Amino acid sequence: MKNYPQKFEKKELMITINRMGINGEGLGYYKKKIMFIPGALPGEVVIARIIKENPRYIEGALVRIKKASPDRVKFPAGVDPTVGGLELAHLDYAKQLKFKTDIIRESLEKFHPRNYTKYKIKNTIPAPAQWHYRAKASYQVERRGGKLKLGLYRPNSHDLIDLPKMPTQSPLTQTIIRQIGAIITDLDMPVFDIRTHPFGIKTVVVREAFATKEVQVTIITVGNKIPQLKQFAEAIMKIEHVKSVFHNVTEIENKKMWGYHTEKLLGQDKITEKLLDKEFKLSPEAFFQLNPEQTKNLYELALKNLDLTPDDTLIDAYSGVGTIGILAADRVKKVIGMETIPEAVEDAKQNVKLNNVKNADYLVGKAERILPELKEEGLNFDALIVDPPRTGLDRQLIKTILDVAPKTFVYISCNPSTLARDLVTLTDKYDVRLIQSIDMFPQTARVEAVVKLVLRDK
Ligand SMILES: C[S@@+](CC[C@H](N)C(=O)[O-])C[C@H]1O[C@@H](n2cnc3c(N)ncnc32)[C@H](O)[C@@H]1O
Repeated sequence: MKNYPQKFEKKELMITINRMGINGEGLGYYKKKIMFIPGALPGEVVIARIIKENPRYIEGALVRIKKASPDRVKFPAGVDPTVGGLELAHLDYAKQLKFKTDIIRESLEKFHPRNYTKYKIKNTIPAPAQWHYRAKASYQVERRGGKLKLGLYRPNSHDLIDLPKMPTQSPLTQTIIRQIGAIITDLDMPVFDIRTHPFGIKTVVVREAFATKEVQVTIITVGNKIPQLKQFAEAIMKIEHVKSVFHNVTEIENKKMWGYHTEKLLGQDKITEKLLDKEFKLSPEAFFQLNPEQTKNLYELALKNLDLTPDDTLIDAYSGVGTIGILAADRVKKVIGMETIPEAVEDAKQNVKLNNVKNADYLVGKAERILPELKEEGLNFDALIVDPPRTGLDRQLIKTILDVAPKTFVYISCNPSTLARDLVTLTDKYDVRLIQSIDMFPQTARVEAVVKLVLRDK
């Protein structure tokens, strides 16, 4: 296993792996202390080294496998196995799906919301494509000793892994990223380096609309005085399928990927994606699901479980570019969406018009602030869909949901831990009728689930 980093303690330990952790690592014990070993599978006996010993657990690295699991499959060739985003690529796909259902069960066991042992937890729905499904690549850029790298940092490190191949990435985004890399080299564009180059290109984001093959490129730079930016953008625009080039400016201190200001350098304002029978315009910073093929199934599943009726007012909290609300609009009287990113709300409003929807409004702001205000103004809603980030639902939002008590409610979760935590309070008034996980990210440990909640009869 020469690809694993070599800088750890020399001592090699033989560890038996008992189960898998929430991030897809193998879990075993060394001197009665739990040891996390990425890349190892339950039932395996592996040789591992200690990277770091914490008071309650040990972080390990796999050196080699002594006894392999029958569920082990060949890791994609030519890719560093320690890269983020391929945590389960060595595990048979059917077992990946099982892992994702198990993680939901384990989270419920940890938080034990009301009646959790009786929940109907359905098997994970497989993704239509196990590889090349990601429509967006956000790669960091680094130049050391004249060599340019475009890729992802090794988890918990500053070690950038060059990714000429990334088997979950769509071929078009991957090709375009490499072409942009060649242009960076040809034009000798400045690349940010905290020690030697305090301004320059830090990240390249390439987003593809699968249905139209339109591609939007955003160059994120530290500092805004970048020489030859115009020439750079012109060269990128010549790449087939690229429809626009944007420039986002960030600062060294900013820990988030996106900086405070985005401007268009060249091309059209938005690209157009299609889902089911609707079209969606996307601006660079707006969230859109990374796996468009499976997104159709996710939304259909969510809407099926909402049991909407024509007189309903539906709240689409965490609405992004308005996808779910727009898809639901012709089944209800009114849709109100809310979202924190102003550009995404602008997209949502444009998408309402584009799809000839007459009964949907989108508001900028935090759901936990807007929903109580709407309630104060006398709005009652019958149906609710929430699709929060990994942090789950805010306490104030949960309080408002329980006060208004919409009869039907679907929670789309991308984090089983915060889902299980939120269900503890939500089940004060709701019964959990179904938890259906759906695989949005094959080869990763990420779990997505649709939860159907129904107001309990008193
Ligand atoms: C998982 S995405 C879902 C977006 C959309 N439902 C979709 O499927 O495309 C979560 C969205 O919530 C937004 N968001 C984050 N915190 C929020 C908050 N407190 N209130 C409202 N929206 C928020 C994010 O900007 C992001 O667009």
